[in-house]
Amino acid sequence: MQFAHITIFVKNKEVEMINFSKMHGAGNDFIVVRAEDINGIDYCVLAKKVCDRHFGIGADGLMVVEESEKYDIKMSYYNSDGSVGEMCGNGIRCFSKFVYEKNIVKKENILVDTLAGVKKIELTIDGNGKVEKILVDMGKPEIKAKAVPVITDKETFINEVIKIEDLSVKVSSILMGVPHTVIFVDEIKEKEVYEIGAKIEKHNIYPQNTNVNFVEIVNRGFIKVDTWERGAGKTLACGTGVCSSVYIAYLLNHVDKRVNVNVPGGKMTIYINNDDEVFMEGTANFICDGKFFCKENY
Ligand SMILES: N[C@H](CCC[C@H](N)C(=O)O)C(=O)O
Repeated sequence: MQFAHITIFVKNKEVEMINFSKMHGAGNDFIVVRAEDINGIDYCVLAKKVCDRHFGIGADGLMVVEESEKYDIKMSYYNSDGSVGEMCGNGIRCFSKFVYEKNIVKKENILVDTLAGVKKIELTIDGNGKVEKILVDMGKPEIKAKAVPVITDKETFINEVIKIEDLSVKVSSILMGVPHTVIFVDEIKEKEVYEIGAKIEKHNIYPQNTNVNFVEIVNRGFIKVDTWERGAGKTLACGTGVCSSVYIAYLLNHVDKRVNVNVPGGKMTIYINNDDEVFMEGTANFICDGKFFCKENY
């Protein structure tokens, strides 16, 4: 696959290269750039190019740091296939660490605007002034089928059976900023995450597609999750997916209100408060800073 030149102009000056940071949250990896460095370019096109793991930098998604009139800052998120993700749980932890440590928003409590609404972030800073962990108020998920959205005549889509070729799969779908479908299994099998995940992602009952989470309940305070992501495929973690998995497991009385979650790339802790709001606590890591050469021909 050959990519043509990517030409970027900022204030009529052609951009030779873009500064970026590579980060990850539980192994879900991202490229972070600042809008002021790339104003005017089609972010979906840029995401596809820079996220490519052979012809680009390589990542599950691209995050763009943008000004916000109403809140501290705005996060725009794009999956590696170039599609827009209204929210990204692992991404917003990395984003918050980025804006704090790069002195863009030097506050321990940050309001981040996203296409899925504003998110409240609480940073824990270590003795070296670095962000040690991040608590995200993910808000209250929407369980009405029409909000996810799911094409069905049912009010909600919890514990419903769908057909995948000759397979019948019991699923539950909610909106956690982005559409999520959860499948409870006795044991997570990576082959099923790839094969069944890919088919459910684009199942015709999901007009905006869906992320697909495979969940193993270990006990009422500990689960394992493996996710096939909408617009990115199999990832090592999915923050909104982990929150969706815990919330549905709680709805079905499989877990309590505080759950530790292991994912292939790391771990998170999820809390549900008395108002059904979901909180996600986890870490975020810088991998490297770099310069993306725009004019190189891939
Ligand atoms: N693929 C998702 C967005 C990224 C979600 C995931 N990376 C997370 O940590 O929540 C979607 O388009 O619905």
